Formats: sequence, structure tokens, C-alpha cells
Amino acid sequence: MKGKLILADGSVFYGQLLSPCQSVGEVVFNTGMTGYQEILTDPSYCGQIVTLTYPLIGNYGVAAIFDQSRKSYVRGLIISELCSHPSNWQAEGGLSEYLRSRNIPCLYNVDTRAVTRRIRSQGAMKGIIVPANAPEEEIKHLLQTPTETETVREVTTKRIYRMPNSGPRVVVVDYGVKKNILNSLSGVGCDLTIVPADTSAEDILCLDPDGVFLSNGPGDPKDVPYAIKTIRELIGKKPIFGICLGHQLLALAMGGNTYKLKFGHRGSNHPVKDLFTGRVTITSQNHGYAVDEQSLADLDVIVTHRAVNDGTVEGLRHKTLPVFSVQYHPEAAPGPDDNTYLFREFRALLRGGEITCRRRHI
Ligand SMILES: NC(=O)CC[C@H](N)C(=O)O
Repeated sequence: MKGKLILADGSVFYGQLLSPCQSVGEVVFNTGMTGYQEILTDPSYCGQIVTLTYPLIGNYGVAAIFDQSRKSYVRGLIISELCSHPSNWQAEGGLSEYLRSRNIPCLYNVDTRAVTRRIRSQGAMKGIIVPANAPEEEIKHLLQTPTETETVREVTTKRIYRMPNSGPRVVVVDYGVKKNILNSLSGVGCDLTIVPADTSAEDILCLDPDGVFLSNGPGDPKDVPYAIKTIRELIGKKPIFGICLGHQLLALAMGGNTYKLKFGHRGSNHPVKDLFTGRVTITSQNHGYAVDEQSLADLDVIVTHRAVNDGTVEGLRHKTLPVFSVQYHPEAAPGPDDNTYLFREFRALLRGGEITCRRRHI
């Protein structure tokens, strides 16, 4: 069936619909060459239609081990060629069947380069995937209707659960946590209690953890004021490590500010410089917001990492307290594992160590 993607600026991109559908979301792009299944199941993409720039998608099939959460929260997938003959010893099935069985809207045979160039020049914007013959009036109406803002409630766990281990006890606040973050924390020995996003500081402290981890998640950090309040109440009481949305919420809780990037950072090869060592690592990223460096000027906060491509803040730490965070994804899935050392640093911090603070190169 023929279908189309219509962007809020009126531009139209045609392709084939895998199944009949109509879906609205913020249209973003990811430049990774692999990782389509992890991207589909990363809860941080909740509410978004994801365009993959790599031209052949589905070529290594799908397997349950790659899923990053129980389901997909993306509002749609835009791709160029959809591979129908995957080849991979781990594959348990093909991507088309995976998308169909989970009702994930997919428009393929699209000029994804044109979509990406449009978003790069105009900025990330709302779009809709519809059959090619869908009535224009209805579509315009849907593009003008405001979409949900607080998507964290949709993706967070509804109940507390545990991943027991012999090491330090960590409470993970789940704003939409990826499985590989839990596996990475557990992999360095941490004993995990995963709690819903709206758990109060008092309830977290009652669990008597050695540290608190703030997860990734969807949407604008300013749409989750209750989380900012909770984190503010935890700072100074427990060591804290935050990733992506967790990093942004931590910055807001410490008195900083965040802003929306024009088209975000989404891909598996974003270079980031560690300002203490001068070393550049290649990182996996997926964020549309960033911490405003100016807003940190008078705070007890140090910028520890910076994006090499555009100079934006990629890591923070408190000057005196055991509190740190990164904007990128050290757990990868998908992406390089150059940065898994951060999970070991967090464990060391929980055992009374210090955050590494070597000579500064800026
Ligand atoms: N991966 C994430 O946690 C994303 C954080 C936030 N939703 C952003 O887009 O910036």
C-alpha cells in the first residue's frame, strides 16, 4: 500500500506502508549503521517517528536479546530499503514480521536522505504517517493537535522490582530505562531495586541504598517537575549517577537549565571529549535536549565532557559531592562500548572512592 510522511512544514515524502496506519509524532533521525531493534525498543523514543539514515535496514534480522524494553514506544519508523532476507546466526525472525506483530507503523522505500536534510535545515518537527490517499483536511487537523508532553508516565515501571546481586545496593529511578543500563549496572555487581519515576525521595531513602541511578527517558526534562524535586532532595544524601534524561534532570535539580537542540544527536559514532584526560571516545547518543552551559556558571558544578561536533555539554559532576552524569549512552546498545568504565567508576564511588579528577585539558 502506498503511504506518505507529511511534515508540519508541509513537505511530503512518499513510500510504501508495511500495514495500513495513521500515526503522529516528532520526526527525528538516527545515523547509526546498525541497532534498529534497540532503537525501536529504547523508551527514550516514546512519542517520536524515527528516520534511519542507513539505507538498508533489517539485514541481520531480529532477536529477543536485542530488545531494550518490553515493547516499542516509537510512533513510527521511516526507512529506505527494508531487507526481506536477513542473514545472521542469532536472528530469530525478520524485521517486517517484528514490526507487523507489534503494530509499529513503518513507511519504507522513502528518500530518507531528503527527510533528514529537511529536518537538519528546519529542525525536528511534528509529522504524520498516513496512506497516500488520506484526506488532507483530517491530516492538517492532526498535525495541529498538541501531542502528549509527559511521556515518562507511559514508559516507567508501574511496580517496584529487583535485580539482586552481591555488590552495592542501587535504587534505579526508571524514567524509561533501557535493559542494557540495568545489565551494565548489574554486570559490575550492583544490586538493583528499580522504582517508578514518581517515587518520592523519602521512599527512595527508606530503601537505604548505597547510591541512586537516574535513567534515560523520553521527552523534555522540564515536563517531569516531580522528578526534579525528588532529585533535589536526594543530592547530598546519596551518591548519584545519571544518564541522558537522568543527566538533564540532575542539571535542573542542581539549579541549571536545559534547552532543545535544533535536530538532536542520535547515532552511534558521536565523538565526546573527556575534559579531564583530553581523551576522545566514540559514543552512542539519543537526545533532543541539552544542558545549557552558561546556566552552570555560578553553581557547584563542573562540565566534564563535551561533544566534539558542536561543543555541547555531555557530562557533569558536582564540585564536592559524589554526583555525576553523562548525556550520552555508555551502555551503548546500540553502539561502541568505549565508555563502560563509567559503570565501574560509579561502583567505586559507592564503595567510598572518588570521581576521577585528573589534569584538565579544554
Ligand atoms: N535518551 C534519553 O534519555 C533522551 C533524553 C531526552 N528525552 C532528550 O531527548 O534529550
